Amino acid sequence: MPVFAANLTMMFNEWSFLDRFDAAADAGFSAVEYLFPYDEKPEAVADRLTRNGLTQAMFNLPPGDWQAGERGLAALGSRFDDLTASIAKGLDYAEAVGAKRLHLMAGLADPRDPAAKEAYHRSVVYAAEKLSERGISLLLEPINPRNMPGYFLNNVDGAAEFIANLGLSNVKLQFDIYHCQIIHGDVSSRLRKFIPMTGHVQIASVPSRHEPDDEELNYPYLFTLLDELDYQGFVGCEYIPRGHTLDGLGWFRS
Ligand SMILES: O=C(O)[C@@H](O)C(=O)CO
Ligand SMILES: [Mg+2]
Repeated sequence: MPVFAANLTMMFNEWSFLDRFDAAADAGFSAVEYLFPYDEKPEAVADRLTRNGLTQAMFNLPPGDWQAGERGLAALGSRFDDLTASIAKGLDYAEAVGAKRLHLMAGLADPRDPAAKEAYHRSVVYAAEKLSERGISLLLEPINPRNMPGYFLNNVDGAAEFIANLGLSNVKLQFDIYHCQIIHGDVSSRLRKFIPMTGHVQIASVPSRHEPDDEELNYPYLFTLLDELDYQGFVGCEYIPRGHTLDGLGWFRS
């Protein structure tokens, strides 16, 4: 069975952010992930991880001004200086919490625009080098256009091709099964094809993005497939509980 990481941005919202670490550990998780830790001090996050014996599976590098609608800076050529600063900040947190994977969000830009493509390439190469100096993998995640309209990296096959062409050993695919099902379908054949370049997997039911125990996808089958494919990374539980987080953990316990 894969190692599951509770997503503390979506799950355990009944608790304050720092208390979610305790709640996840009490519920049986050995690892956690979240979008952004930047409202807390790195030492405070590290303390919760240590106290609870939790591993930090991954988190996202700062995405620009999220409240103002930004969804990453990598494809925005005019924001390269902000991007370099955001990588430095993310690396400070990664060092404090011992994270070995960081997700770089692409931003809102037309994927056919040559200037956006060039900016994205430059940003990814820059980030990959900075992260490799610390032994950290850089994750790139295709996101479906229904949840994030206008997002640059909106196609799993295209992202995989980009990573393969780049040929940098620490650049990996963040394979969010929820997004893949909405964008393309045919999830299991894509897992078979792309697992060697996958650094992180995420799950949720489709289409509701609730617990991975119902609706379009057969998760028990996909978990067995991940084992068959010898996937060694974490599986992030990036779903919005239907009710109380603890009441929705039947799939996890079984
Ligand atoms: O799937 C998602 O939405 C996340 O993994 C993310 O990083 C951006 O929201
Ligand atoms: Mg995701």
